[in-house]
Amino acid sequence: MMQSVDTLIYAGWVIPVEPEGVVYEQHAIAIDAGKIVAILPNIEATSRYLGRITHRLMTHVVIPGLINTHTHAAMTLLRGFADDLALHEWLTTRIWPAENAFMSADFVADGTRLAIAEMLRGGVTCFNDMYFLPEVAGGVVDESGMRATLGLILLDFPTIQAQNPDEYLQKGRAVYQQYQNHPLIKTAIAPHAPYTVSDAPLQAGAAMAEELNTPIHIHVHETKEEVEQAVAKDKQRPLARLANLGLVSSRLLAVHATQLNPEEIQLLAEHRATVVHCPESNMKLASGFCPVQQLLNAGVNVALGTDGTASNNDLDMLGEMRTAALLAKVVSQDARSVSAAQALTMATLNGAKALGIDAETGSLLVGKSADLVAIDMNELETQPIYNPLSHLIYATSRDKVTDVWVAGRQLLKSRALTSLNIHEVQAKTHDWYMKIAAFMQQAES
Ligand SMILES: CSC[C@H]1O[C@@H](n2cnc3c(O)ncnc32)[C@H](O)[C@@H]1O
Ligand SMILES: [Zn+2]
Repeated sequence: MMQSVDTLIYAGWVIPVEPEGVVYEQHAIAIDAGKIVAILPNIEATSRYLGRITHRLMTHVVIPGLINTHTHAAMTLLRGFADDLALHEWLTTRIWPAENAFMSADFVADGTRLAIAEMLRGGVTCFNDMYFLPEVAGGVVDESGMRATLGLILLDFPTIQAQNPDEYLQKGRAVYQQYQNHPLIKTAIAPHAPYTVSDAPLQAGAAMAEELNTPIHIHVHETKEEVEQAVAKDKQRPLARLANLGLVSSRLLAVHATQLNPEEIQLLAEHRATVVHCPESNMKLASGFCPVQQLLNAGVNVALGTDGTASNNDLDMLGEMRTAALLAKVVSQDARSVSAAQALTMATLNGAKALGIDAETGSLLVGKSADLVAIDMNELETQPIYNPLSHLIYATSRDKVTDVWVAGRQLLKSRALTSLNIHEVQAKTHDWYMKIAAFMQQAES
């Protein structure tokens, strides 16, 4: 008997990510009420399912939605604002002064909308954000239909968000409560870094993460200087300090981690923590290299992030996977390091595990949410096709992403966004460019 479903997608290839490395040729995905109800050969799907909407993507590969596990979405308005500087100088002389000058609800809303438009067009269905005014970002995420985890930021010093650590946590709790029952939006406790948050608020943040059952999202061991300065000040490395304060656990998303000794890799593995690898940001700020293959060998969950566009300068997770795979081979001097399949797992399932949403997304399994991306392989640049997984990481690019679904809702249709008005996004971005460029000129004169 034919079963009627909301959507039936016939594809050239389906890469489910679980099991890792598997490619199903000529398969279909049946979707109902936002969930995957079947993945089966195309020929069987025609006799078993009737889609209210049917897509025939016979030259496409369909993969799980990509998860950008570390970004600062609204910073997209600062893309190309401060290039070719190392982290400390970049942050203290350029980025923080600009943020001080321009931070507002409109900046966060307009910047986050631009980021979401870019991410959806690049096959990203979920992002883990760390930025000011998460309640504003949450409104834009909701309007877009995308999936996200909002960072409830924590700092020692006053910003637009709060005057002191207690107020950051109090405001964070209110945002947690606001999104507690949202199907696609989650929250995480997000202390900025060990060098901007002191012991007591770090401990209070860890306690709040435990109470609310959220991840802890923090930049850590981003540069050699960060570690050296911490040792001079605290007589211990930042990761050891975080461990002593109760932050190293399965909740931890340690972003960057370019400076890790063997004991620290063991510590992260034993506590089932996640490292979020941001290779392009680390390269551009000359921060260092995360020892990804060593972490994977030790059993650490390694996810992938772009970081913000002020240090990357894009939100391209297909590009980030390619960089991660290539860089790992150079760093370990072993061509087997970070295979195409491992890079894809890092950009999907490992991100979902880190954010505690792997029961819903991160791979294509019956019962999971239909967060899907279709990429056209019918171009000259991806011919011939011996292995579509190889092309996905090493040959294609994000402009070949044609269609994207989140929880069964189509948010990108033949490269057109369905929930955001791209012309409005462009116009608002141009207004910000005029204001910020004037500020740049003033600073330079
Ligand atoms: C508290 S909101 C986030 C804060 O982080 C800044 N930021 C962006 N990229 C990085 C990075 O690579 N390391 C450290 N801090 C970063 C951003 O500008 C915001 O101020
Ligand atoms: Zn960052």
